[in-house]
Amino acid sequence: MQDAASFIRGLPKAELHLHIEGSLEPEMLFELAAKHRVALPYTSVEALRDAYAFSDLQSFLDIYYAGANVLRDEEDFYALTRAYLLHAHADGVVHTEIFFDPQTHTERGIAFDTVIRGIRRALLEAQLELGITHRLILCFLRHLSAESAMATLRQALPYRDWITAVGLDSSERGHPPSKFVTVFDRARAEGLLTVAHAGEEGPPAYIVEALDLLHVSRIDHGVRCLEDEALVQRLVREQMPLTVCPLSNVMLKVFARAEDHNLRGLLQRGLCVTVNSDDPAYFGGYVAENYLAMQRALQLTRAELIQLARNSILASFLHSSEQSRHLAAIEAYAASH
Ligand SMILES: Nc1ncnc2[nH]cnc12
Ligand SMILES: [Zn+2]
Repeated sequence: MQDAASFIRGLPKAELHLHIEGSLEPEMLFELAAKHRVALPYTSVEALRDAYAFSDLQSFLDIYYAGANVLRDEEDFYALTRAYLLHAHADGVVHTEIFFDPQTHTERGIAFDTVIRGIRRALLEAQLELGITHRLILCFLRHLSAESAMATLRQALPYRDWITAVGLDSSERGHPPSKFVTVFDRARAEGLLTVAHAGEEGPPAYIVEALDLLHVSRIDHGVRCLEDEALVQRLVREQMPLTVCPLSNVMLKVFARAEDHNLRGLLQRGLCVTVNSDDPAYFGGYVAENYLAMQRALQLTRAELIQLARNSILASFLHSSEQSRHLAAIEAYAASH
């Protein structure tokens, strides 16, 4: 195989699990803190990066929400999204489906309109300049109440046409999908698709709830599904996509080392697995680095890398004609490299 890193970067792919707030690099965090005169408990970019040593999901979320506090005006959300899109483009991403967490911002007085306008401006610009297409997914914070999620959905409805799906993220344990049935029902009634983080730290039963109660089109993470054989068979039968985030799983101690990740096991069971970056500024790499980390740790073959890219297109919310075009590009790339 050609050098794995350049093969992976050139492989056309979609990214389906990316929290835009998780792409806030320490350099931009410091810049925005200075712009808005926000005091930081770190003296330098290096000291901040050194704090990115997590013991579990919650220890990460505490730092992630604190970091998002520097995002204040539309220009900040635009700059954040634009920087992510430039990284994604360099990594061979042709289509991206981005999560945003409005409650992280509205809870501290930032208008929903400010957040979504900044993100959308960068997305539209990247479509024109870089040819990257997008979908936007509004995530509810599951540690907050179901009423707060419903209020957020109401705030989003005037922007209905800019949003493709709703999702569920933040602290998983103790906040099962069943807590959000009413708001997800309402979102589906509005024509929105649904996804949910499940089986990252939480048990396989949360994956089952996400399927049965929230009627999701994809499971975000889902790596704990292997603990429930009947669930695996169902996920295979339904070809329910899993948006797996390998570097995130290692950084948050879901797996002790990259070598222990179950990605190959998931693929070998015939699951529709995709590889994504989750929160690249915090976990040490954008999407190509996630592919590369798994290729190195598990000796993924060229055929497996190509399958992951194909899955990313098939699992996307793109129309089938656009999927076919990208799948053909992947086959052409595979044939010529
Ligand atoms: N990996 C993750 N799990 C749950 N919520 C998140 N929010 C940002 N990243 C997350
Ligand atoms: Zn996530």
